[in-house]
Amino acid sequence: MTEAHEDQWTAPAANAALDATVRVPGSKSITNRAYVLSALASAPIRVRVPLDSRDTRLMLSALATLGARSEQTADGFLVHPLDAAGVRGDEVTVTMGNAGTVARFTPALASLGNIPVRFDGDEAIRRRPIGPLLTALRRVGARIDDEGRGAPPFTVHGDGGLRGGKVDLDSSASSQFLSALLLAGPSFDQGVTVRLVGDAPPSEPHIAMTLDMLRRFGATVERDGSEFHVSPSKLSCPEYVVEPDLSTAAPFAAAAVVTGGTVRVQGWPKHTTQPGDWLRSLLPALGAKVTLDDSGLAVTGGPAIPGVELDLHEVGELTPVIAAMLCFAEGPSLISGVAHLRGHETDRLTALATELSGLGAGVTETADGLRITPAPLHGGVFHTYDDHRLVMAAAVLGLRVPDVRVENPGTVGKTFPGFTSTWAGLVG
Ligand SMILES: O=C(O)C1=C[C@@H](OP(=O)(O)O)[C@@H](O)[C@H](O)C1
Ligand SMILES: C=C(OP(=O)(O)O)C(=O)O
Repeated sequence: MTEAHEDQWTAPAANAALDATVRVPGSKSITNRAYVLSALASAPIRVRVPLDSRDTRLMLSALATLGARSEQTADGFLVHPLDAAGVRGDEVTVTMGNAGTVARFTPALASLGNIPVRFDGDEAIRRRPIGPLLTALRRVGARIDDEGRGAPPFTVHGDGGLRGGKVDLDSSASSQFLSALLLAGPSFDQGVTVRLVGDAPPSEPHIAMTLDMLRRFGATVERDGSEFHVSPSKLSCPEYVVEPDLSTAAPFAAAAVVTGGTVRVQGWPKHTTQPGDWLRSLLPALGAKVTLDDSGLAVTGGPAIPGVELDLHEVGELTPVIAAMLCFAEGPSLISGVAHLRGHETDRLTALATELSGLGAGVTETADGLRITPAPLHGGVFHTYDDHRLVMAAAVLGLRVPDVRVENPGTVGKTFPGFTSTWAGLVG
């Protein structure tokens, strides 16, 4: 798992249509949910072929801080149930890095313990939205001290359990607020009933993933439109096998599209809740042919990429790679529905408009997306703002644009340590 350790990585150019097969690491979203649900189970649970990356290590270490230790196994981790008695000291600290899943999913678990837990992380996580989740957690009984910031750093004062019950939640800034309440719901005395208020949350597939995984861990979950109920229960699951990360697969599929070649992604599940599965319908709109069979997903790029209008509200994390592909389209494109990307690892709309324009494309921000007018591209430095998906987007551009120099490529380790060497292997 080597990574480009230099400050800059020149993304390799493809001299011909690609013909390659890749295997991508496990899903970040599934891995971190599996770890959280295992910590709430009544017996240790084996999580197999999980992602091993910055975000998943942060999750395991957050759970260990809260009293759920884990042991490495041949193909993953054995996660032990939370044991608050094992946590000692006047106060402990959970380091969230810039992992949305750690920041949103673990504070509720801290309420189940008995000592104050301070949450903090990278500078960027202090800017990402979390206020509505902290408010909802307080309404179901949590004691959280954020000195009025509605943002990290904050301290959760555990009382050995959480009442739970009914709560209204505005999850329009991030679906992870809703997922957080639902994932922890089985451990609340009364379970949890969440009624969504305000605009609809983004990332519906991630909400479906939360419901699906809760059920696989034996929880009773009901949904009636925008109202969700999770009953109190101890969780169990014989073992959990993590799917490959289909959002990480996006740049590899995009490589087929922009070079007019073929890329096969091994292990693509036939049925999944992952947002990356939307690529099976999105890529044909970009002129590609897509086939799914027992060996995985094969993507073959067409002779040209048409300009398109895409609402990516439900699959926002695909935006950077899709925006990169659209810089090679025959005509202008409009991406909409992704205002919430301004609260991701960085303001992704500003970052993409700045960096894609910096290489010559005509890219402007709208209130909720990007307008992309293709133009001849040239090499230059592509800044990545500590955002793994910007490294992936830059790699796609570099296939057809010589001398794209990607700044801080190691930041891709948030979800795919080793990305640059796998990518170099793909291009050959
Ligand atoms: O629950 C999850 O695992 C995620 C939900 C989404 O967050 P938002 O709803 O904040 O976009 C997604 O973008 C993120 O990468 C992972
Ligand atoms: C938004 C993302 O990450 P996080 O889990 O930190 O929210 C992402 O991976 O695109």
